[in-house]
Amino acid sequence: MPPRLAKRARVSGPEPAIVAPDPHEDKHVVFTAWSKQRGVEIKNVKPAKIPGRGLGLVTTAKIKVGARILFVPEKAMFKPDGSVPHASPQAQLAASAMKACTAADSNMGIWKETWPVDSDFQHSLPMRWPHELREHFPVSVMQPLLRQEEDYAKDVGAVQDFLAAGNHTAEDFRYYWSIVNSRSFHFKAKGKIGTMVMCPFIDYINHGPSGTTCDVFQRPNGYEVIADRDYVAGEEILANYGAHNNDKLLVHYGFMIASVANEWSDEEDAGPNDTPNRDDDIRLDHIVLPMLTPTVRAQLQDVGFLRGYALLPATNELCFKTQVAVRAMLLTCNEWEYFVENGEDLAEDQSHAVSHFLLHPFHEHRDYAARAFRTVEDKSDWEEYSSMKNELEMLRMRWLQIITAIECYMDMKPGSTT
Ligand SMILES: C[S@@+](CC[C@H](N)C(=O)[O-])C[C@H]1O[C@@H](n2cnc3c(N)ncnc32)[C@H](O)[C@@H]1O
Repeated sequence: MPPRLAKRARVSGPEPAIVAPDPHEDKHVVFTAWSKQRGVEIKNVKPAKIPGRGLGLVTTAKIKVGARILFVPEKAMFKPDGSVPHASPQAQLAASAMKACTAADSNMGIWKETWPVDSDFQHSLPMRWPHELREHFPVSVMQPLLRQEEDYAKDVGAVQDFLAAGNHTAEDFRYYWSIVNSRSFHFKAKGKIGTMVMCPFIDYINHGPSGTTCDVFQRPNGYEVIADRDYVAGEEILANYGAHNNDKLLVHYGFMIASVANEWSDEEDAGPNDTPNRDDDIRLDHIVLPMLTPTVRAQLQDVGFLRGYALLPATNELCFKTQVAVRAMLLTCNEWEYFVENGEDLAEDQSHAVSHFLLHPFHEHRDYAARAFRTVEDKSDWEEYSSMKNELEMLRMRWLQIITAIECYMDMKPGSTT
């Protein structure tokens, strides 16, 4: 759901009259009616509680592959209102949503009622977790987290005057910023500049790994969700938020999916999301970079292969960049250039030499991860950490995924002594 600069304000089209919700009616039923009134087409799905995922959308009848399940026309979308034109697209949308949700003459509150509350973010998003837990974070989680915090600091700085003028606190803004972070879409109408928007009802859909989800299309006049396969009544429909690894899913969205490697080793530890994340990877920069000489670093920098190294649990292989980087340490220039250009070795296959080069640091990292895993697991039993159960479980799960991926890789390699 990548952001783009919004030109100006408002939900397009006439606003439906403000609905006075019946206090006894379920908020999701009220919101469903409100969405339809704004022009959202909803066919054979309804919101429901999904264990471990908050709310999601489930089918209420059989659905055939290729059938349209949802359509959100442009006029139903919520767009930035132009209040903070110089802020980032995310800050613009967050500030506008905050303004609309707190305005007396708006019916956005009906939508807001269906969103998570601030305390949900407090326990799910690492940026909200107690700082004392950070010493137990894998580097691969810390890095996107620091980047996210930089973005947030810039955004909150950019809306200072707007917050003061509307008597809003930075905490209010942070809530809407988190909502937008996990529930917004990019939309570009024909001939218009693209913008970051919120789409009612589609934002109930949970994420599924590539290959397990409905097809979501941005059309010139709206967003459409199409069934990727036949469904029977009562199944959850999912969408793919992007080919994200579990570090990114955790930092950005506050959840993780089983890693493929975990499935191989211990199904009980697969976690609540049972379809493995084939997009997961285990970041290796902190292992590989220190092994490269300055000359090799410069050489890799020139061809755009410095950084971004990873182990891929889905195939139990090193990514191409890692293979290139390690070969730069092992081969002559000619041999290395041949591999970079052709994706195979000039003469003898060097895969074993590459694995051998990494075995010692992989052992060390596996041991480090095992210690971190045990520390996190121990803390789960301590009284003083009783309010951080979810946080510790997420960390425990990620460390386990890292350990398992490395062990699976090393088990396959000759000369490994695990
Ligand atoms: C677009 S919202 C989806 C609706 C959301 N579940 C709710 O209760 O409102 C995205 C958020 O849903 C949750 N989520 C989405 N996919 C998930 C999954 N596969 N497992 C666990 N949580 C998920 C995360 O909290 C994420 O930030």
